Amino acid sequence: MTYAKPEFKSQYENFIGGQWIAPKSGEYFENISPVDGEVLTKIPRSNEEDIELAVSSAKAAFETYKHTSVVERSALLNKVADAIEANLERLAVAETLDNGKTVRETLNADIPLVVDHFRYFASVIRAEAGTVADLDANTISQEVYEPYGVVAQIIPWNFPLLMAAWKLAPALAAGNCVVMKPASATPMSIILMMEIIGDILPAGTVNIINGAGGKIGKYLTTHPDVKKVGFTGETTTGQLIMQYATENIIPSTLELGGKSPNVFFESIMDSDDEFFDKAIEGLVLFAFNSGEVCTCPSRALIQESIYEPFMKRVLERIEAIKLGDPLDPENMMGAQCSQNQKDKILEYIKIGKEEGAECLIGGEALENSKYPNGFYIKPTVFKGHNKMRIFQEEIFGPVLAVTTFKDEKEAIEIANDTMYGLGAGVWSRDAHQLHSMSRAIQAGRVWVNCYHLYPSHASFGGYKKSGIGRETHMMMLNSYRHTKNILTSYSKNALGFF
Ligand SMILES: NC(=O)C1=CN([C@@H]2O[C@H](COP(=O)(O)OP(=O)(O)OC[C@H]3O[C@@H](n4cnc5c(N)ncnc54)[C@H](OP(=O)(O)O)[C@@H]3O)[C@@H](O)[C@H]2O)C=CC1
Ligand SMILES: CCCCCC/C=C/C(=O)O
Repeated sequence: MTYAKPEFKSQYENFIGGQWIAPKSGEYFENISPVDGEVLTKIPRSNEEDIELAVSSAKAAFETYKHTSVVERSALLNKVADAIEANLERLAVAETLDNGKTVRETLNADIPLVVDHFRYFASVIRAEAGTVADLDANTISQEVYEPYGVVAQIIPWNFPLLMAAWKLAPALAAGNCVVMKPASATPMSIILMMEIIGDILPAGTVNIINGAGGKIGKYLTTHPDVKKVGFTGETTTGQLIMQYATENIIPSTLELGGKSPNVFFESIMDSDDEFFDKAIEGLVLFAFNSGEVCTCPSRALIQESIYEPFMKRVLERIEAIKLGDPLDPENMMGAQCSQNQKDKILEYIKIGKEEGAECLIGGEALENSKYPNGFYIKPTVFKGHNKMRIFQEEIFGPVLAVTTFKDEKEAIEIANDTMYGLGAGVWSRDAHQLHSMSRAIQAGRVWVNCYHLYPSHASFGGYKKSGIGRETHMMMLNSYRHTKNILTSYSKNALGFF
C-alpha cells in the first residue's frame, strides 16, 4: 500500500507566543515537495520585525517558565512525546513529502526517535543529582544550574523533525525558551508538529519563525536577548554562526559537516556467514536517507586483500536497492531534498568522473516515470583515492567513494586525512583491532561493527571542523544552562579556610 498524499493548507504562518501569526511583510515562499516537484504549501518569509516579536515572546515566557520545577518540565516533555506518538503516521507522511525521504524511514526511525528524545530528556532531569562538596568542616560548595533564557536554534533539512527534537528537548528540559528557524527547504512538518504540540506548551516557550537563513539568521543570532545559539548545518555556515555568537559573547553548539570513513578489515570475510552479510549492509548504509546525513559513511576503506570479493557482493546488494516513490513503504531510497541538492550531487558525480575515479555503479539521475519532476538519483559508487575531491568534500547524497588500504596503519592515515571528524565505522572480527582503530580515529562517534544508530543516551558531535559540543546525551543539558557555584561558610568566626 502506498500512502496517499494528504491535503495541506495552502498557506501556513509562524508560531509565535502560542499564536499563528502572519509575517509582517505579508510575503510567503513556495514549499516544494521533492517527491514530485510540486508546490506543497506557502510559508512565511519573515523579517527582522517577526524576529523581534518571537524573541520578545520567548523572553516574556521565560519569566514564568524559569520557575517551573523539573517535575513540571518532565511532565511537559512527556506530554509532547505522547502527542507526537499519537500522530506518528501523520507526521511521518508529512516529513516524507517535505523532505523526500521514504516513509519506511520516517515511520520507523525519524518520528519514533523524536518521541524517544523528548522522553529521554524528560527522564534525565528527574534523575539528576546535584553536586555538593564539603571543602572543610564549615564550608560547603554547591553547584546549581540556571537556564540561559532565550535560545536561538537553527536547523537543517535532512532530518527536520528529529533535528528539531534534538534541540528543543534539552533546551526546554533545562528551562529555556526557544526561537527556532527551520530550513527553508523543509518548513512544513515542523509547523504540523507545532499544530499538534502547540497547545501543550506554555505560550512563548517555543516560537517557530520561517524565512531565509542568509537574510535573518544574523539578526536572530546577534539579538541582545538571545543567550545561546544551537546550530546544525554546513561547516561554512557554522563558522558564520560562531562569529555571530561572539558579538554578544554567547555560547554556540555547532553540529556540522562530515566525510565519515567506514573501514572494513579482511577478517569480515573469514567465513561467509551472517556477520559478513551484516558488514555488507553496513557499507550500503551510505545510501541511508539518500546519503543526506552529516555522518553518511561516504568513504569506504577496504583492506586490499578482500577488495574484489567484498565489492562483488556489495555491488549486487546496491543493485537490489529499491529506489522510487518515497510514499511506498517497499522503497528503500526516495528523493533528494531539493533541486539544489540534486544539482549539487550530479555536479559531484561529474567531478568524480573528471578526476578519474572509476564509476562502479549508478552515476546518474533516476528518471522516475511516476514523478518525472521529483529529485531522484541512483546510488553511486566510485573507486579512487583519498586526495580526490569526492573523498574530501561533503556531497550529502548517495555517492560512495571507495579506496583500499594495506594495513591498520594505512587505514588510520586515510581515515584521519580529512578536515572533518564526525562519524566513523570499523568492521572486523578482531577485538584488539576494533579497539585500537576506534581510539585512533579522530571522530566524535565511532560505530564498531554497526553504523547509523542514534540512540538518545549516547553522545553525538564532532571533532575538527565537524563542530563543537555534544547532543543526544544528558551532558547536553549543560550546554543549555549556566553553572553557578554557591560557596557557603557555616563558621561563626573564620572568614575562610586558608
Ligand atoms: N551537517 C549537516 O547536518 C548538514 C550539512 N549540510 C551541507 O550543507 C550543504 C548546503 O546545505 P544548506 O541547506 O545550504 O546548509 P546550511 O548550513 O546553509 O543550512 C542549515 C540551516 O542554516 C540556515 N542558514 C543558512 N545561512 C545562514 C546564515 N548566514 N545565518 C544563519 N542561518 C543560516 C539555513 O536556512 P535556509 O534553509 O533558510 O537557508 C538552514 O536553516 C549541503 O549540501 C550539505 O552538504 C546541509 C544540511 C545539514
Ligand atoms: C535515523 C536517525 C538519523 C539521525 C541522523 C543524525 C544526523 C544529523 C545530521 O545530519 O546533522
